[in-house]
Amino acid sequence: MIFTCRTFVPISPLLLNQLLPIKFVQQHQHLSQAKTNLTSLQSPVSLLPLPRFIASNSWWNWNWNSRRYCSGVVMASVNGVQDPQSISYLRQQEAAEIDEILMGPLGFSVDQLMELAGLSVATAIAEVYKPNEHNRVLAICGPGNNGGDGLVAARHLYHFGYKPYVCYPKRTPKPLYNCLVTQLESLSVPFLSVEDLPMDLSDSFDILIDAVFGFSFHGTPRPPFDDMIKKLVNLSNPDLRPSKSPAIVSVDIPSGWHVEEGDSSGDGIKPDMLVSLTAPKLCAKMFSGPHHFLGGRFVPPPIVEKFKLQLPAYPGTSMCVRIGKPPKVDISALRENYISPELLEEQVEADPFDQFQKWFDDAMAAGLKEPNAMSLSTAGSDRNLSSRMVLLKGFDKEGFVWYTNYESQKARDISENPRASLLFYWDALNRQVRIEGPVAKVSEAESEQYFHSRPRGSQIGAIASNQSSVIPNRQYLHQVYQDLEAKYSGLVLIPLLCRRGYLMILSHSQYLYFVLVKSLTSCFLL
Ligand SMILES: NC(=O)C1=CN([C@@H]2O[C@H](COP(=O)(O)OP(=O)(O)OC[C@H]3O[C@@H](n4cnc5c(N)ncnc54)[C@H](O)[C@@H]3O)[C@@H](O)[C@H]2O)[C@H](O)CC1
Ligand SMILES: [K+]
Repeated sequence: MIFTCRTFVPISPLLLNQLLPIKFVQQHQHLSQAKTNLTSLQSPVSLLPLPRFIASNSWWNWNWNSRRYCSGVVMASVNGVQDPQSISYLRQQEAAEIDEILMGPLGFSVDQLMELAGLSVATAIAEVYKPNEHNRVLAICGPGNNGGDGLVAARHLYHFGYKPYVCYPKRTPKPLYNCLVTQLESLSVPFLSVEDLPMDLSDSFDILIDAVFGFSFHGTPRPPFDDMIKKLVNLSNPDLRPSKSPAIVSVDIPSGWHVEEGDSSGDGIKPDMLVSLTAPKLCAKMFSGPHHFLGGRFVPPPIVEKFKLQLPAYPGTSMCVRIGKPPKVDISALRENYISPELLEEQVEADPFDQFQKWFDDAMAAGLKEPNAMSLSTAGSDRNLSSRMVLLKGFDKEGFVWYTNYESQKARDISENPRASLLFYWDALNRQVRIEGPVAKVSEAESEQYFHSRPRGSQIGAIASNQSSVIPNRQYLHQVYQDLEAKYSGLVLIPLLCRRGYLMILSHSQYLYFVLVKSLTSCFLL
Protein backbone atom coordinates (compact mmCIF):
# COMPACT_ATOMS: atom_id res chain seq x y z
CA MET A 1 0.00 0.00 0.00
CA ILE A 2 1.17 3.49 -0.75
CA PHE A 3 -0.16 6.59 0.91
CA THR A 4 0.05 9.34 -1.62
CA CYS A 5 -0.36 13.03 -1.31
CA ARG A 6 -1.47 15.10 -4.24
CA THR A 7 -0.74 18.75 -3.85
CA PHE A 8 -2.78 21.64 -5.07
CA VAL A 9 -0.20 23.75 -6.80
CA PRO A 10 -1.68 26.41 -9.04
CA ILE A 11 -1.73 29.29 -6.60
CA SER A 12 0.84 31.84 -5.60
CA PRO A 13 3.56 30.14 -3.55
CA LEU A 14 3.47 33.07 -1.14
CA LEU A 15 -0.06 32.05 -0.28
CA LEU A 16 0.57 28.39 -0.63
CA ASN A 17 1.59 27.69 2.93
CA GLN A 18 -1.43 29.50 4.24
CA LEU A 19 -3.89 28.16 1.73
CA LEU A 20 -2.98 24.51 1.69
CA PRO A 21 -4.31 23.76 5.14
CA ILE A 22 -7.40 25.83 4.38
CA LYS A 23 -8.05 23.97 1.19
CA PHE A 24 -7.50 20.74 3.01
CA VAL A 25 -9.98 21.68 5.70
CA GLN A 26 -12.52 22.94 3.21
CA GLN A 27 -12.26 19.78 1.24
CA HIS A 28 -12.61 17.78 4.41
CA GLN A 29 -15.80 19.63 5.27
CA HIS A 30 -17.13 19.53 1.76
CA LEU A 31 -16.64 15.80 1.75
CA SER A 32 -17.84 15.21 5.26
CA GLN A 33 -20.87 13.29 4.04
CA ALA A 34 -18.76 11.14 1.80
CA LYS A 35 -16.36 10.60 4.67
CA THR A 36 -19.24 9.64 6.91
CA ASN A 37 -20.22 6.96 4.48
CA LEU A 38 -16.69 5.69 4.46
CA THR A 39 -15.90 5.75 8.17
CA SER A 40 -15.95 2.00 8.32
CA LEU A 41 -13.24 1.94 5.66
CA GLN A 42 -10.92 4.33 7.42
CA SER A 43 -9.22 2.00 9.83
CA PRO A 44 -6.75 0.68 7.23
CA VAL A 45 -5.13 4.14 7.16
CA SER A 46 -3.35 3.42 10.41
CA LEU A 47 -1.80 0.32 8.87
CA LEU A 48 -0.27 2.22 6.01
CA PRO A 49 3.48 2.52 5.73
CA LEU A 50 5.18 5.88 5.46
CA PRO A 51 3.68 8.04 2.75
CA ARG A 52 5.11 8.45 -0.69
CA PHE A 53 4.18 11.51 -2.63
CA ILE A 54 2.82 11.52 -6.12
CA ALA A 55 2.43 14.70 -8.10
CA SER A 56 -0.93 15.73 -9.37
CA ASN A 57 -2.76 18.95 -10.01
CA SER A 58 -5.03 18.75 -7.02
CA TRP A 59 -6.29 16.98 -3.92
CA TRP A 60 -4.98 14.44 -1.48
CA ASN A 61 -5.44 10.78 -2.12
CA TRP A 62 -4.10 7.38 -1.45
CA ASN A 63 -3.21 4.49 -3.64
CA TRP A 64 -3.50 0.83 -2.95
CA ASN A 65 -0.49 -0.98 -4.41
CA SER A 66 -1.25 -0.28 -8.00
CA ARG A 67 -1.42 3.22 -9.39
CA ARG A 68 -4.85 2.37 -10.70
CA TYR A 69 -6.87 2.32 -7.50
CA CYS A 70 -7.11 5.85 -6.24
CA SER A 71 -9.49 7.84 -4.20
CA GLY A 72 -9.51 11.53 -3.42
CA VAL A 73 -12.12 10.97 -0.75
CA VAL A 74 -10.55 8.84 1.96
CA MET A 75 -7.84 10.85 3.64
CA ALA A 76 -6.09 11.69 6.82
CA SER A 77 -8.40 13.09 9.47
CA VAL A 78 -8.28 16.77 10.29
CA ASN A 79 -8.28 17.58 13.96
CA GLY A 80 -9.22 21.23 13.90
CA VAL A 81 -11.33 23.15 16.34
CA GLN A 82 -14.26 20.95 15.40
CA ASP A 83 -12.73 18.71 18.02
CA PRO A 84 -14.96 19.17 21.12
CA GLN A 85 -11.85 19.10 23.35
CA SER A 86 -10.33 22.19 21.78
CA ILE A 87 -13.29 24.54 21.57
CA SER A 88 -14.37 27.13 24.13
CA TYR A 89 -17.28 26.63 26.50
CA LEU A 90 -18.93 29.62 28.17
CA ARG A 91 -20.01 30.15 31.71
CA GLN A 92 -23.52 31.56 32.22
CA GLN A 93 -22.15 34.98 33.16
CA GLU A 94 -19.95 35.10 30.04
CA ALA A 95 -22.88 34.19 27.76
CA ALA A 96 -24.95 37.04 29.24
CA GLU A 97 -22.01 39.43 28.95
CA ILE A 98 -21.48 38.56 25.27
CA ASP A 99 -25.15 39.20 24.65
CA GLU A 100 -24.87 42.61 26.27
CA ILE A 101 -21.77 43.59 24.30
CA LEU A 102 -23.29 42.42 21.01
CA MET A 103 -26.45 44.40 21.60
CA GLY A 104 -24.64 47.38 23.17
CA PRO A 105 -21.35 48.68 21.80
CA LEU A 106 -21.29 46.30 18.83
CA GLY A 107 -24.55 47.61 17.44
CA PHE A 108 -26.61 44.46 16.95
CA SER A 109 -30.33 44.35 17.63
CA VAL A 110 -31.99 41.42 19.35
CA ASP A 111 -34.18 40.85 16.27
CA GLN A 112 -31.10 40.44 14.10
CA LEU A 113 -29.37 38.00 16.43
CA MET A 114 -32.54 36.01 16.97
CA GLU A 115 -33.12 35.76 13.24
CA LEU A 116 -29.61 34.41 12.70
CA ALA A 117 -29.89 32.08 15.70
CA GLY A 118 -33.23 30.67 14.51
CA LEU A 119 -31.94 30.26 10.97
CA SER A 120 -28.94 28.35 12.33
CA VAL A 121 -31.23 26.01 14.21
CA ALA A 122 -33.35 25.41 11.11
CA THR A 123 -30.32 24.75 8.88
CA ALA A 124 -28.77 22.37 11.42
CA ILE A 125 -32.04 20.45 11.59
CA ALA A 126 -32.24 20.34 7.79
CA GLU A 127 -28.69 18.95 7.60
CA VAL A 128 -29.61 15.93 9.67
CA TYR A 129 -33.35 15.38 9.35
CA LYS A 130 -34.70 15.54 5.81
CA PRO A 131 -38.21 16.97 5.40
CA ASN A 132 -39.47 13.96 3.46
CA GLU A 133 -38.75 11.69 6.44
CA HIS A 134 -39.14 14.06 9.39
CA ASN A 135 -41.85 16.44 8.29
CA ARG A 136 -43.95 17.29 11.34
CA VAL A 137 -42.07 19.61 13.68
CA LEU A 138 -43.32 20.91 17.00
CA ALA A 139 -41.47 23.95 18.35
CA ILE A 140 -42.01 24.26 22.09
CA CYS A 141 -41.21 27.85 22.91
CA GLY A 142 -40.46 29.40 26.29
CA PRO A 143 -40.93 32.97 27.52
CA GLY A 144 -37.48 34.39 26.68
CA ASN A 145 -35.20 34.74 23.70
CA ASN A 146 -34.66 30.98 23.50
CA GLY A 147 -38.38 30.75 22.76
CA GLY A 148 -37.93 33.49 20.14
CA ASP A 149 -35.25 31.39 18.45
CA GLY A 150 -37.78 28.54 18.31
CA LEU A 151 -40.36 30.79 16.62
CA VAL A 152 -37.83 31.94 14.01
CA ALA A 153 -36.65 28.37 13.41
CA ALA A 154 -40.26 27.24 12.86
CA ARG A 155 -40.71 29.89 10.18
CA HIS A 156 -37.55 28.91 8.32
CA LEU A 157 -38.44 25.23 8.56
CA TYR A 158 -41.78 26.01 6.93
CA HIS A 159 -39.92 27.51 3.99
CA PHE A 160 -37.58 24.50 3.90
CA GLY A 161 -40.56 22.20 3.31
CA TYR A 162 -41.40 21.02 6.86
CA LYS A 163 -44.82 21.21 8.53
CA PRO A 164 -44.22 23.20 11.72
CA TYR A 165 -46.52 23.51 14.74
CA VAL A 166 -45.86 25.82 17.67
CA CYS A 167 -46.64 25.56 21.36
CA TYR A 168 -46.04 28.96 22.93
CA PRO A 169 -47.91 29.06 26.24
CA LYS A 170 -46.42 32.22 27.81
CA ARG A 171 -46.31 34.78 25.07
CA THR A 172 -44.09 37.74 25.73
CA PRO A 173 -46.09 40.92 25.01
CA LYS A 174 -43.37 42.73 23.08
CA PRO A 175 -43.50 43.84 19.44
CA LEU A 176 -40.65 41.48 18.45
CA TYR A 177 -42.50 38.40 19.66
CA ASN A 178 -45.90 39.60 18.42
CA CYS A 179 -44.38 40.04 14.96
CA LEU A 180 -42.84 36.56 15.02
CA VAL A 181 -46.25 35.12 15.91
CA THR A 182 -47.96 37.14 13.16
CA GLN A 183 -45.39 35.92 10.62
CA LEU A 184 -46.13 32.31 11.57
CA GLU A 185 -49.87 32.89 11.49
CA SER A 186 -49.54 34.29 7.98
CA LEU A 187 -48.08 30.91 6.99
CA SER A 188 -51.03 29.16 8.69
CA VAL A 189 -48.68 27.49 11.15
CA PRO A 190 -50.95 26.02 13.86
CA PHE A 191 -50.44 27.22 17.44
CA LEU A 192 -51.26 24.52 19.98
CA SER A 193 -52.07 25.22 23.62
CA VAL A 194 -50.57 23.02 26.33
CA GLU A 195 -53.99 21.36 26.65
CA ASP A 196 -54.06 20.67 22.90
CA LEU A 197 -50.81 18.74 23.06
CA PRO A 198 -51.33 15.00 22.82
CA MET A 199 -50.30 13.01 25.88
CA ASP A 200 -47.83 11.11 23.81
CA LEU A 201 -45.99 13.44 21.44
CA SER A 202 -44.36 10.55 19.61
CA ASP A 203 -47.36 9.77 17.39
CA SER A 204 -47.92 13.28 16.15
CA PHE A 205 -44.47 14.71 15.50
CA ASP A 206 -41.20 13.72 13.89
CA ILE A 207 -39.09 16.48 15.45
CA LEU A 208 -39.53 18.32 18.75
CA ILE A 209 -37.68 21.60 19.10
CA ASP A 210 -36.87 22.34 22.70
CA ALA A 211 -36.75 26.14 22.73
CA VAL A 212 -38.03 26.50 26.29
CA PHE A 213 -35.04 27.85 28.22
CA GLY A 214 -31.63 29.12 27.21
CA PHE A 215 -28.68 30.51 29.10
CA SER A 216 -30.77 32.60 31.56
CA PHE A 217 -32.43 29.56 33.13
CA HIS A 218 -32.15 29.27 36.92
CA GLY A 219 -33.45 26.83 39.52
CA THR A 220 -36.11 24.29 38.59
CA PRO A 221 -38.73 24.76 35.89
CA ARG A 222 -42.00 26.36 36.96
CA PRO A 223 -45.43 25.58 35.42
CA PRO A 224 -46.44 25.14 32.69
CA PHE A 225 -42.91 24.40 31.51
CA ASP A 226 -42.27 21.74 34.15
CA ASP A 227 -44.84 19.39 32.57
CA MET A 228 -43.66 20.15 29.04
CA ILE A 229 -40.09 19.36 29.97
CA LYS A 230 -41.31 16.14 31.66
CA LYS A 231 -42.88 15.08 28.36
CA LEU A 232 -39.53 15.59 26.66
CA VAL A 233 -37.72 13.76 29.46
CA ASN A 234 -40.07 10.78 29.10
CA LEU A 235 -39.44 10.69 25.39
CA SER A 236 -35.72 10.64 25.90
CA ASN A 237 -35.82 7.87 28.50
CA PRO A 238 -34.64 4.75 26.69
CA ASP A 239 -36.95 2.55 28.82
CA LEU A 240 -40.07 4.61 28.10
CA ARG A 241 -39.12 5.70 24.61
CA PRO A 242 -41.40 4.29 21.93
CA SER A 243 -39.72 2.57 19.02
CA LYS A 244 -40.39 5.40 16.61
CA SER A 245 -40.01 8.51 18.69
CA PRO A 246 -39.44 12.05 17.46
CA ALA A 247 -35.97 13.53 17.41
CA ILE A 248 -35.45 16.08 20.17
CA VAL A 249 -33.49 19.16 19.15
CA SER A 250 -32.46 21.50 21.96
CA VAL A 251 -31.73 25.12 21.21
CA ASP A 252 -28.58 26.40 22.93
CA ILE A 253 -29.16 24.41 26.13
CA PRO A 254 -31.25 21.33 26.89
CA SER A 255 -34.08 22.94 28.84
CA GLY A 256 -33.99 22.19 32.54
CA TRP A 257 -30.25 21.49 32.52
CA HIS A 258 -28.04 23.65 34.71
CA VAL A 259 -26.32 26.07 32.32
CA GLU A 260 -22.89 25.15 33.65
CA GLU A 261 -23.25 21.82 35.42
CA GLY A 262 -25.56 20.23 32.87
CA ASP A 263 -27.79 17.30 33.70
CA SER A 264 -26.12 16.53 37.02
CA SER A 265 -29.00 14.35 38.29
CA GLY A 266 -29.13 12.41 35.03
CA ASP A 267 -32.92 12.83 34.98
CA GLY A 268 -33.07 15.63 32.42
CA ILE A 269 -33.76 15.80 28.71
CA LYS A 270 -31.45 13.75 26.52
CA PRO A 271 -31.67 15.50 23.19
CA ASP A 272 -30.61 13.89 19.93
CA MET A 273 -29.33 17.22 18.68
CA LEU A 274 -27.99 20.28 20.44
CA VAL A 275 -27.56 23.52 18.52
CA SER A 276 -25.29 25.73 20.62
CA LEU A 277 -25.48 29.42 19.77
CA THR A 278 -22.55 31.86 19.61
CA ALA A 279 -20.38 29.39 21.58
CA PRO A 280 -21.34 26.26 23.51
CA LYS A 281 -22.16 26.76 27.17
CA LEU A 282 -20.36 24.66 29.79
CA CYS A 283 -23.29 22.24 30.10
CA ALA A 284 -22.71 21.18 26.46
CA LYS A 285 -19.70 19.20 27.64
CA MET A 286 -22.21 16.72 29.07
CA PHE A 287 -24.15 16.40 25.82
CA SER A 288 -23.76 12.85 24.59
CA GLY A 289 -26.28 12.79 21.72
CA PRO A 290 -25.24 12.12 18.15
CA HIS A 291 -25.48 15.64 16.72
CA HIS A 292 -23.87 18.72 18.23
CA PHE A 293 -23.89 21.81 16.03
CA LEU A 294 -22.82 25.39 16.54
CA GLY A 295 -24.86 28.23 15.07
CA GLY A 296 -24.94 32.01 15.30
CA ARG A 297 -22.44 32.92 12.66
CA PHE A 298 -22.17 36.51 13.75
CA VAL A 299 -19.40 36.59 16.33
CA PRO A 300 -17.14 39.56 15.51
CA PRO A 301 -13.39 39.62 16.31
CA PRO A 302 -13.66 41.88 19.39
CA ILE A 303 -15.77 39.19 21.10
CA VAL A 304 -13.45 36.41 19.97
CA GLU A 305 -10.46 38.31 21.35
CA LYS A 306 -12.02 39.46 24.60
CA PHE A 307 -13.31 36.01 25.53
CA LYS A 308 -10.39 34.14 23.88
CA LEU A 309 -12.87 32.05 21.96
CA GLN A 310 -11.78 28.99 20.03
CA LEU A 311 -14.60 28.30 17.64
CA PRO A 312 -14.90 25.98 14.67
CA ALA A 313 -14.78 27.41 11.17
CA TYR A 314 -18.11 27.44 9.40
CA PRO A 315 -17.97 25.67 6.06
CA GLY A 316 -18.66 27.75 2.96
CA THR A 317 -21.73 29.89 3.45
CA SER A 318 -23.33 27.59 6.00
CA MET A 319 -25.08 28.96 9.07
CA CYS A 320 -24.06 26.00 11.20
CA VAL A 321 -21.09 23.74 11.78
CA ARG A 322 -20.92 20.30 13.32
CA ILE A 323 -18.88 19.87 16.49
CA GLY A 324 -17.26 16.47 16.90
CA LYS A 325 -17.56 13.48 14.66
CA PRO A 326 -20.79 12.58 12.95
CA PRO A 327 -22.20 9.27 14.14
CA LYS A 328 -21.26 6.17 12.21
CA VAL A 329 -23.83 5.35 9.62
CA ASP A 330 -25.01 2.10 8.20
CA ILE A 331 -24.14 2.61 4.55
CA SER A 332 -26.75 0.12 3.43
CA ALA A 333 -29.44 2.17 5.17
CA LEU A 334 -28.57 5.39 3.34
CA ARG A 335 -31.25 6.15 0.86
CA GLU A 336 -32.90 9.12 -0.76
CA ASN A 337 -36.42 9.34 -2.05
CA TYR A 338 -35.82 10.62 -5.55
CA ILE A 339 -38.73 12.53 -6.90
CA SER A 340 -38.15 12.99 -10.60
CA PRO A 341 -40.61 13.79 -13.32
CA GLU A 342 -40.75 11.27 -16.13
CA LEU A 343 -38.50 11.79 -19.10
CA LEU A 344 -40.78 11.24 -22.05
CA GLU A 345 -39.77 10.99 -25.65
CA GLU A 346 -41.92 13.91 -26.74
CA GLN A 347 -40.25 16.19 -24.17
CA VAL A 348 -36.71 15.74 -25.41
CA GLU A 349 -34.89 17.47 -28.21
CA ALA A 350 -34.46 15.51 -31.42
CA ASP A 351 -30.71 16.16 -31.32
CA PRO A 352 -28.91 14.77 -28.24
CA PHE A 353 -26.46 17.69 -28.31
CA ASP A 354 -29.38 20.09 -27.98
CA GLN A 355 -30.71 17.95 -25.16
CA PHE A 356 -27.30 18.08 -23.46
CA GLN A 357 -27.23 21.87 -23.86
CA LYS A 358 -30.72 22.06 -22.33
CA TRP A 359 -29.76 19.97 -19.31
CA PHE A 360 -26.47 21.79 -18.93
CA ASP A 361 -28.36 25.12 -18.92
CA ASP A 362 -30.71 23.72 -16.28
CA ALA A 363 -27.71 22.73 -14.15
CA MET A 364 -26.27 26.24 -14.52
CA ALA A 365 -29.61 27.86 -13.71
CA ALA A 366 -29.96 25.68 -10.60
CA GLY A 367 -26.72 27.24 -9.32
CA LEU A 368 -24.94 23.90 -9.09
CA LYS A 369 -21.27 24.15 -8.22
CA GLU A 370 -19.15 23.24 -11.24
CA PRO A 371 -21.85 21.71 -13.43
CA ASN A 372 -19.03 21.02 -15.90
CA ALA A 373 -17.39 18.57 -13.47
CA MET A 374 -17.48 15.10 -14.97
CA SER A 375 -16.08 11.71 -14.20
CA LEU A 376 -13.67 10.57 -16.89
CA SER A 377 -13.03 6.83 -17.12
CA THR A 378 -10.24 5.35 -19.17
CA ALA A 379 -8.57 1.97 -19.58
CA GLY A 380 -5.12 1.35 -21.02
CA SER A 381 -3.94 -1.71 -22.88
CA ASP A 382 -3.89 -3.65 -19.59
CA ARG A 383 -7.69 -3.12 -19.50
CA ASN A 384 -7.64 -1.82 -15.95
CA LEU A 385 -10.22 0.92 -15.63
CA SER A 386 -9.68 4.16 -13.76
CA SER A 387 -11.92 7.15 -13.16
CA ARG A 388 -11.34 10.68 -11.95
CA MET A 389 -13.17 13.99 -11.94
CA VAL A 390 -12.14 16.53 -14.57
CA LEU A 391 -13.74 19.65 -15.98
CA LEU A 392 -15.47 19.83 -19.33
CA LYS A 393 -14.02 22.81 -21.17
CA GLY A 394 -16.31 22.94 -24.16
CA PHE A 395 -18.68 21.03 -26.36
CA ASP A 396 -20.26 21.37 -29.73
CA LYS A 397 -21.68 19.00 -32.30
CA GLU A 398 -18.23 17.52 -32.83
CA GLY A 399 -17.84 16.36 -29.26
CA PHE A 400 -16.77 17.13 -25.69
CA VAL A 401 -13.43 18.71 -24.83
CA TRP A 402 -11.25 18.51 -21.71
CA TYR A 403 -7.59 19.20 -21.00
CA THR A 404 -4.99 17.23 -19.16
CA ASN A 405 -1.29 16.63 -18.97
CA TYR A 406 -0.10 14.27 -21.71
CA GLU A 407 2.12 12.59 -19.11
CA SER A 408 -0.80 11.74 -16.83
CA GLN A 409 -2.17 8.28 -16.31
CA LYS A 410 -5.38 9.09 -18.18
CA ALA A 411 -3.37 10.38 -21.12
CA ARG A 412 -1.27 7.22 -21.13
CA ASP A 413 -4.44 5.14 -21.07
CA ILE A 414 -5.91 7.12 -23.96
CA SER A 415 -2.74 6.79 -26.01
CA GLU A 416 -3.01 3.00 -25.63
CA ASN A 417 -6.77 2.80 -25.96
CA PRO A 418 -8.33 5.96 -27.40
CA ARG A 419 -11.78 5.54 -25.87
CA ALA A 420 -13.32 7.02 -22.75
CA SER A 421 -16.49 7.31 -20.79
CA LEU A 422 -17.80 10.59 -19.34
CA LEU A 423 -20.37 10.89 -16.60
CA PHE A 424 -22.07 14.08 -15.48
CA TYR A 425 -24.05 13.83 -12.25
CA TRP A 426 -26.30 16.76 -11.36
CA ASP A 427 -27.35 15.78 -7.89
CA ALA A 428 -29.92 18.49 -7.17
CA LEU A 429 -31.71 17.77 -10.45
CA ASN A 430 -31.59 13.97 -10.05
CA ARG A 431 -30.03 13.82 -13.49
CA GLN A 432 -27.01 12.20 -14.98
CA VAL A 433 -25.65 11.99 -18.50
CA ARG A 434 -23.38 9.21 -19.73
CA ILE A 435 -21.32 9.66 -22.83
CA GLU A 436 -19.10 6.97 -24.28
CA GLY A 437 -16.97 7.06 -27.38
CA PRO A 438 -13.64 7.45 -29.11
CA VAL A 439 -11.19 10.16 -28.12
CA ALA A 440 -8.74 12.22 -30.17
CA LYS A 441 -6.31 14.98 -29.38
CA VAL A 442 -7.39 18.53 -30.07
CA SER A 443 -5.10 20.64 -32.22
CA GLU A 444 -2.01 22.20 -30.72
CA ALA A 445 -3.37 25.66 -31.45
CA GLU A 446 -6.55 24.91 -29.53
CA SER A 447 -4.57 23.49 -26.60
CA GLU A 448 -2.35 26.53 -26.56
CA GLN A 449 -5.26 28.92 -26.66
CA TYR A 450 -6.87 27.18 -23.69
CA PHE A 451 -3.60 26.98 -21.75
CA HIS A 452 -3.02 30.71 -22.06
CA SER A 453 -6.58 31.49 -21.06
CA ARG A 454 -5.86 30.03 -17.62
CA PRO A 455 -4.62 32.21 -14.73
CA ARG A 456 -0.82 32.54 -14.78
CA GLY A 457 -0.52 30.65 -11.48
CA SER A 458 -2.51 27.75 -12.92
CA GLN A 459 -0.26 27.65 -15.97
CA ILE A 460 2.88 27.45 -13.82
CA GLY A 461 1.18 24.95 -11.54
CA ALA A 462 0.31 22.74 -14.49
CA ILE A 463 3.93 22.66 -15.59
CA ALA A 464 5.24 22.21 -12.04
CA SER A 465 3.21 19.10 -11.30
CA ASN A 466 4.53 16.30 -13.36
CA GLN A 467 1.36 14.31 -12.97
CA SER A 468 1.28 10.76 -11.66
CA SER A 469 5.03 10.70 -11.07
CA VAL A 470 6.50 9.99 -7.65
CA ILE A 471 8.00 13.05 -6.02
CA PRO A 472 10.16 13.26 -2.89
CA ASN A 473 7.83 15.43 -0.82
CA ARG A 474 5.50 18.39 -0.78
CA GLN A 475 8.35 20.89 -0.39
CA TYR A 476 9.70 19.68 -3.71
CA LEU A 477 6.58 20.96 -5.48
CA HIS A 478 6.82 24.32 -3.72
CA GLN A 479 10.41 24.62 -4.90
CA VAL A 480 9.65 23.65 -8.49
CA TYR A 481 6.80 26.13 -8.54
CA GLN A 482 9.02 28.93 -7.23
CA ASP A 483 11.80 28.11 -9.68
CA LEU A 484 9.36 28.18 -12.60
CA GLU A 485 7.84 31.42 -11.46
CA ALA A 486 11.30 33.00 -11.36
CA LYS A 487 12.18 31.48 -14.73
CA TYR A 488 9.10 32.84 -16.47
CA SER A 489 8.91 36.16 -14.64
CA GLY A 490 10.00 38.14 -17.69
CA LEU A 491 7.81 36.27 -20.17
CA VAL A 492 4.33 37.39 -21.13
CA LEU A 493 3.41 33.97 -22.51
CA ILE A 494 4.49 30.88 -20.60
CA PRO A 495 5.41 28.14 -23.06
CA LEU A 496 3.00 25.24 -23.21
CA LEU A 497 5.11 22.24 -22.36
CA CYS A 498 3.00 19.19 -21.94
CA ARG A 499 -0.57 20.08 -21.12
CA ARG A 500 -2.83 19.46 -24.07
CA GLY A 501 -6.42 18.68 -24.76
CA TYR A 502 -8.67 15.87 -25.78
CA LEU A 503 -11.87 15.73 -27.68
CA MET A 504 -14.35 12.95 -27.34
CA ILE A 505 -15.65 12.62 -30.83
CA LEU A 506 -19.20 11.49 -31.08
CA SER A 507 -20.35 10.21 -34.37
CA HIS A 508 -23.07 7.92 -35.61
CA SER A 509 -23.37 4.73 -33.61
CA GLN A 510 -22.35 6.52 -30.40
CA TYR A 511 -24.68 6.84 -27.44
CA LEU A 512 -25.57 9.66 -25.13
CA TYR A 513 -27.60 8.47 -22.19
CA PHE A 514 -29.83 10.95 -20.42
CA VAL A 515 -30.74 9.44 -17.13
CA LEU A 516 -33.13 10.51 -14.41
CA VAL A 517 -31.99 8.91 -11.20
CA LYS A 518 -34.43 6.21 -10.10
CA SER A 519 -36.69 6.93 -13.04
CA LEU A 520 -36.90 5.68 -16.57
CA THR A 521 -33.57 5.63 -18.33
CA SER A 522 -33.55 7.09 -21.77
CA CYS A 523 -30.83 6.89 -24.34
CA PHE A 524 -30.35 8.43 -27.69
CA LEU A 525 -28.55 7.08 -30.64
CA LEU A 526 -26.64 9.70 -32.53
N1 LIG B 1 -25.92 35.91 21.93
C1 LIG B 1 -26.59 34.83 21.68
O1 LIG B 1 -26.05 33.78 21.67
C2 LIG B 1 -28.00 34.93 21.43
C3 LIG B 1 -28.84 33.99 21.96
N2 LIG B 1 -30.15 34.04 21.87
C4 LIG B 1 -30.98 33.14 22.59
O2 LIG B 1 -31.35 33.76 23.78
C5 LIG B 1 -31.22 32.85 24.86
C6 LIG B 1 -31.12 33.57 26.14
O3 LIG B 1 -32.28 34.36 26.21
P1 LIG B 1 -32.86 34.95 27.54
O4 LIG B 1 -34.11 35.65 27.19
O5 LIG B 1 -31.83 35.72 28.24
O6 LIG B 1 -33.15 33.69 28.43
P2 LIG B 1 -34.00 32.35 28.26
O7 LIG B 1 -34.51 32.19 26.92
O8 LIG B 1 -33.15 31.33 28.85
O9 LIG B 1 -35.29 32.55 29.15
C7 LIG B 1 -35.42 33.44 30.18
C8 LIG B 1 -36.89 33.39 30.60
O10 LIG B 1 -37.11 32.20 31.29
C9 LIG B 1 -37.60 32.50 32.60
N3 LIG B 1 -37.08 31.50 33.53
C10 LIG B 1 -35.82 31.38 33.99
N4 LIG B 1 -35.74 30.34 34.83
C11 LIG B 1 -36.97 29.81 34.93
C12 LIG B 1 -37.52 28.75 35.64
N5 LIG B 1 -36.81 28.02 36.50
N6 LIG B 1 -38.84 28.46 35.49
C13 LIG B 1 -39.60 29.20 34.66
N7 LIG B 1 -39.16 30.25 33.98
C14 LIG B 1 -37.84 30.55 34.10
C15 LIG B 1 -37.15 33.90 32.86
O11 LIG B 1 -38.01 34.51 33.79
C16 LIG B 1 -37.26 34.52 31.51
O12 LIG B 1 -38.59 34.89 31.21
C17 LIG B 1 -30.05 32.02 24.49
O13 LIG B 1 -29.97 30.83 25.18
C18 LIG B 1 -30.30 31.84 23.00
O14 LIG B 1 -31.19 30.78 22.80
C19 LIG B 1 -30.78 35.13 21.06
O15 LIG B 1 -31.89 34.72 20.39
C20 LIG B 1 -29.83 35.67 20.03
C21 LIG B 1 -28.51 36.07 20.64
K1 LIG C 1 -33.53 25.04 25.01
